[in-house]
Amino acid sequence: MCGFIGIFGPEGADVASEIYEGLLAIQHRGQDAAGITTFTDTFHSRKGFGLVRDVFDEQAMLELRGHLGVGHVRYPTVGVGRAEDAQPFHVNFPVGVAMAHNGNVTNFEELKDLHFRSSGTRLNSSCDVEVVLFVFVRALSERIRPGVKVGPDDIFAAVAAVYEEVKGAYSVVATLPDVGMVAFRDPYGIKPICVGSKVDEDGHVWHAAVSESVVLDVIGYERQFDLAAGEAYFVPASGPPVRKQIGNKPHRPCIFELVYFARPDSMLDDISVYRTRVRFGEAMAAQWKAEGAPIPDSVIPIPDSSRDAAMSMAVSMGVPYREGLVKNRYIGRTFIMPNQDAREGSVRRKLNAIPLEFDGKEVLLVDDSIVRGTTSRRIVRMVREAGAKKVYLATCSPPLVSPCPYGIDMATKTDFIAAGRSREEIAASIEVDYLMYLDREAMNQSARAGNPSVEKFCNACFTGDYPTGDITPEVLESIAGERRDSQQHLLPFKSKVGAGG
Ligand SMILES: O=P(O)(O)OC[C@H]1O[C@H](OP(=O)(O)OP(=O)(O)O)[C@H](O)[C@@H]1O
Ligand SMILES: NC(=O)CC[C@H](N)C(=O)O
Ligand SMILES: [Mg+2]
Repeated sequence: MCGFIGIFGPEGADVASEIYEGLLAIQHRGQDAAGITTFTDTFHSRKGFGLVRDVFDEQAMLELRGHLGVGHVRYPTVGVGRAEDAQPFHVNFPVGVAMAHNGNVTNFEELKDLHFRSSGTRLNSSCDVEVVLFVFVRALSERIRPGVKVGPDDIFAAVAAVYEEVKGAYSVVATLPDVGMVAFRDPYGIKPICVGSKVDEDGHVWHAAVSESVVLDVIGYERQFDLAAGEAYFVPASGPPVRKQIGNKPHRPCIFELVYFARPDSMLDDISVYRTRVRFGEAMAAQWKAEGAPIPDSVIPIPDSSRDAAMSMAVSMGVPYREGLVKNRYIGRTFIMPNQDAREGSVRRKLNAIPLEFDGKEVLLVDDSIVRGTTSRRIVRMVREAGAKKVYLATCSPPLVSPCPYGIDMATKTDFIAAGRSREEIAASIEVDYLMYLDREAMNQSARAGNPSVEKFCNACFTGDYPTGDITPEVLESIAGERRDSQQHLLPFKSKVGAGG
């Protein structure tokens, strides 16, 4: 679940500072690496390992000149979190293209064989966006005619070639000097992408394509719309933007964006993330009552992502809401860290209990999800040590049991605490006195209430039902094998990432 930003501004403008501000707003989507690529008469690129604030210094920002650019924050789902795998990537032939994406190419190995290993063409990294870029550029090069400007039809043909060849989930933005900017969403619309624009005091229009609408708020653009599944959007160097529906698959946006990934102040497919989480809380309260679960003294969120749901669950139950766990604001998200050692260390440093809120009390902790159980196990122990008499736990999502091949780094079944365990066994494993998972239909209803035109969400991590229809056990095994190899590769970096945000 990386995050990206593409901006196409008027000639003479510089877009890098807006991209930088925007990347800070979506740092929660990727903490491993960051990059910005702009263009004047040549490409200018800065990419590195770490947080946005670590990768770009004043000098780098001065060098990132140009009125079109792409930025990215990375949470690796393929390869490793090293600088050379960081996005964006750019090429200079047949026209310059700088590209970044969010997602995961599920036939990456096959495309590597087809386009690289067998032909002698070389990849620069182990990042899957390179094959998307290759397929796009190869299709574009077939349409280039001397003296004829590249236009929307050429761009849309190149996007169609990507849809034809590249499988998986991917939202993409690319800037092409002298040509424009293109953004496109994967055939099933699993990954989010929205576009916006602003008019400056000189009347010039600036265009942006971003992973989450919060970026548009932060950099002062108006949110226009989310791309549909299989839709491409082209901003030409001059003239109005053009939209084109290319794919015809059903729209299946990722529900885990609403549960965990996105910021609450974002809108995804016209659905407010915040309101959805509030509805999760209401549904959880209703289910808690229906199950006849014990009435706690207080409801306490496990910060950060569960706060909105915990608050509305407490209100709906008529039970006091309390903040009993304090988050160290300098430690980033735990789940998107690249290995288990880093995650364990981070939970320890990240959250601390206020004994006053636990001593002698029956508390209901709320989290958005339990994936590996790293967080809940640790927190439950902590609140017991702080004196809690009984500890209950409710989550905004059902048990996660199936690998996600689409861009969340949970590639093997063994990643999940819930795989092959009953609810009672999971409760015993994380040592809670009562455990409730929000019912899957209630979770989907809470999300759909924000936009009934979204018929269905991708629920693959809860069901193993993969909307793209091509995720065989062999595909899953190939992705899992790649992740195992990459984790081995990461070992020398362990202490560094463990200490990081
Ligand atoms: O069961 P686990 O494998 O621990 O994963 C689930 C936990 O990880 C996430 O928190 P994270 O710390 O990443 O981010 P947050 O601060 O936004 O809640 C999520 O919100 C859960 O708390
Ligand atoms: N989480 C993501 O969207 C990852 C994007 C891409 N697969 C990478 O590893 O860089
Ligand atoms: Mg959390």
